[in-house]
Amino acid sequence: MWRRVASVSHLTFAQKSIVNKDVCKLKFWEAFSTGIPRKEKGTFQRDKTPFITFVLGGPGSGKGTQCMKIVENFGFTHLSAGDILRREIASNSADGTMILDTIKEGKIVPSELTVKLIQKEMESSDNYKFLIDGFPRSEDNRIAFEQIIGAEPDIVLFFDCPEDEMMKRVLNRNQGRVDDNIDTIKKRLKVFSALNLPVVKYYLERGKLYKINAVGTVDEIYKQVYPLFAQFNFEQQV
Ligand SMILES: Nc1ncnc2c1ncn2[C@@H]1O[C@H](COP(=O)(O)OP(=O)(O)O)[C@@H](O)[C@H]1O
Ligand SMILES: O=c1ccn([C@@H]2O[C@H](COP(=O)(O)OP(=O)(O)O)[C@@H](O)[C@H]2O)c(=O)[nH]1
Ligand SMILES: [Mg+2]
Repeated sequence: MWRRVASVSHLTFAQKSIVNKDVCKLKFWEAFSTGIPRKEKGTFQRDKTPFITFVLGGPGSGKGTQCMKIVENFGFTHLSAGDILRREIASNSADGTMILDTIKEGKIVPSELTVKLIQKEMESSDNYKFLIDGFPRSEDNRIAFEQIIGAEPDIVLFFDCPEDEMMKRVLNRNQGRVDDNIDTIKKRLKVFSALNLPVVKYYLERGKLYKINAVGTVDEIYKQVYPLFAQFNFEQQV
């Protein structure tokens, strides 16, 4: 398994917060083997090392909306962990009822299950650029991803949004979701503070976190996001 280590970690958080094209001239394709043995299954045996972006933020902070724009401009494959879990419910799989109950309660689905579903999506994709949206939601999720996938994210986006704004957006989302109601959103916000913020802190301390002010119009927010990806000169960039 190839693990990317030539990450942005040599940049300070302040540099990353105001990143511009001159700041980062990264040799991003300098990856090397960590000595983790190649597995027959569950690894990426493609000629390109995967570029993994975790997209974090509370419920309604705009993760999915911004991911769609990143996909359009930079050719990423968007893997929304929530969408993957909802598809699992819809497929009537053995875990469907448990996942549905967990989502209704605003809790977090067992890590191994979520990671295996994400893994399946990554392995069936021909792309090497992944936006993993809404995951990891806890330290347990994060560790499970590292252990099962054997990789770490290259960068982590964090959409920082006040709770009242997130609540307003979720209650107006209108996608028929079982968890977009006042009771569940209150629980989700508590889970977010207790379990997801420690993950944000973890990546901040490792110099991988890009904090985005998630208040404003979609385009205003994307103006902060675009340069973070533009610096890497991806082939499909438009
Ligand atoms: N910047 C924004 N301002 C106002 N509403 C927004 C903004 N970004 C997204 N929305 C809306 O808020 C709701 C939640 O956005 P979404 O992208 O689904 O967030 P998340 O994936 O973080 O839960 C959606 O209805 C979306 O259209
Ligand atoms: O890795 C994940 C992602 C999502 N969820 C569950 O799915 C719900 C909806 O997640 P999604 O990312 O779709 O919500 P969003 O933040 O976009 O509103 C969460 O509240 C959790 O109950 C989970 O358990 N693990
Ligand atoms: Mg979402």
